[in-house]
Amino acid sequence: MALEKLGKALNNALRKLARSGTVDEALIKEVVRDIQRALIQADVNVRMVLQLTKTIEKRALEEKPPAGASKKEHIIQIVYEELTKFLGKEAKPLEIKDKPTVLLTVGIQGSGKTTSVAKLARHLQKRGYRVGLVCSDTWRPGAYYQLKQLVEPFGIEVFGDPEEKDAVKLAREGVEYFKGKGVDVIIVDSAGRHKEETGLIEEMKQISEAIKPHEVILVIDGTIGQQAYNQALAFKEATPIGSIIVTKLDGSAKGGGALSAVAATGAPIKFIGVGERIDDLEPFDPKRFVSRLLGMGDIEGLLQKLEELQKAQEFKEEDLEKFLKGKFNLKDMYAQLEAMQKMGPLKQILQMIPGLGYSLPDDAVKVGEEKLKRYRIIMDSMTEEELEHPEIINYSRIKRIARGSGTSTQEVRELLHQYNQMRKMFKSMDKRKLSKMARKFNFGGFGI
Ligand SMILES: Nc1nc2c(ncn2[C@@H]2O[C@H](COP(=O)(O)OP(=O)(O)OP(=O)(O)O)[C@@H](O)[C@H]2O)c(=O)[nH]1
Repeated sequence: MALEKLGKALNNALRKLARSGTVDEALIKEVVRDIQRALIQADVNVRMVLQLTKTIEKRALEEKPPAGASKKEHIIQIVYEELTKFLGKEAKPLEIKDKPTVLLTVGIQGSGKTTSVAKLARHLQKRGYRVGLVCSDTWRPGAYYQLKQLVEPFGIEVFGDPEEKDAVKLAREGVEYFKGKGVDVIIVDSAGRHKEETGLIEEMKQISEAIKPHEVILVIDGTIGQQAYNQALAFKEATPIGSIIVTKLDGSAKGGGALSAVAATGAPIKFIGVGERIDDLEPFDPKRFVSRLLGMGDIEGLLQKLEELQKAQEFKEEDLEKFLKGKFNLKDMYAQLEAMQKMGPLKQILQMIPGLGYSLPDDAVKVGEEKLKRYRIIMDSMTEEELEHPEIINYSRIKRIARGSGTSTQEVRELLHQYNQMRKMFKSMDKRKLSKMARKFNFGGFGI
């Protein structure tokens, strides 16, 4: 998850609020101080932090909760709203209107630009667009091969010539080439040789002049923290058609600083990079981002996931019921693990459930394809009764199952251990929260 450390610190501050008996001025001040500390540690500009937290404190002390909401809920809402504003308020999605839409990407060396271009191409391709990539990096011949290698598995074509020395000529030719091919989006990747803003902006201007892009996208390295401000500002002033991708927000201690600094310039952040894999690019939506960051639960995201979840054949409604109630046997566990493999990590889904974020042990829900096959083999040697009531499986049964399935007693125990862990985990979840969520998502019929 992006900005995990900051998220945890903010989540802790809000938990402190949620757990306390009465909400008074001293508590509000303490929570605000915790939020301050968390943001400053994430390299957010101190002046900006003070301004933000002053607003939060003032609103929390002065405003009355709306009808039906508690003081605590209202304060959480204020924190959410102010942080959302802080990060740009509304999502500004990348729009593909004309055919072809031409995008030009620029970025300082090492920012993650080439990787981001490949990710963006794949993101658009997954949404049904035909994409062509132009590598106009005449500075680093390797860039062309790097890009090709990243997108070739997906059948995305890259235009380039590692021998060519004229970047503007290459960009122009590349765009013409893909126009001829009738693609929907052309992304031109420029050279990343620049060490600072001035050179980068000069090159952007030259290439822009030649290819007239619909949008220029600046790729900024999120690990530079609040230093991103100057880069984003210089870029914003140089082009009215600019947007930004902030990369490397996974694991960076300074990512919060970078995001807020870029947002402060008013330049739209359209995507964030959250990992090295090609799918690790997320459209940036401040509301969704902040709610997930706070561990409040990403309602929209959760709804969408639950929809997908129900679509998956393996995941029938009664499965979901058992799953949420923590009442399931080995057969159910197998079905869940299998479905989860198709759906993406369970952890991610559960993190979106309000109030449950961060509390899940990884190994309780993660299982690889190979392991799943072994589980199948082991379970084939169990009786119906054992599958339905795993608690009866004692040591002599474990030995028999291992022998029958050609596995080891250790593997059988491992399977049972995973089952117990999952059961325990679901059982320990706050049933009140789960039932609240169930009502929210119309799963009231599930009786939780
Ligand atoms: N963890 C993480 N790593 C990233 C992310 N985006 C890029 N990287 C890594 O950052 C390094 C530099 O990325 P490149 O795409 O080569 O970036 P670049 O140096 O800007 O490319 P050019 O300037 O075009 O040569 C690579 O090791 C990438 O895998 C991200 O979102 N998360």
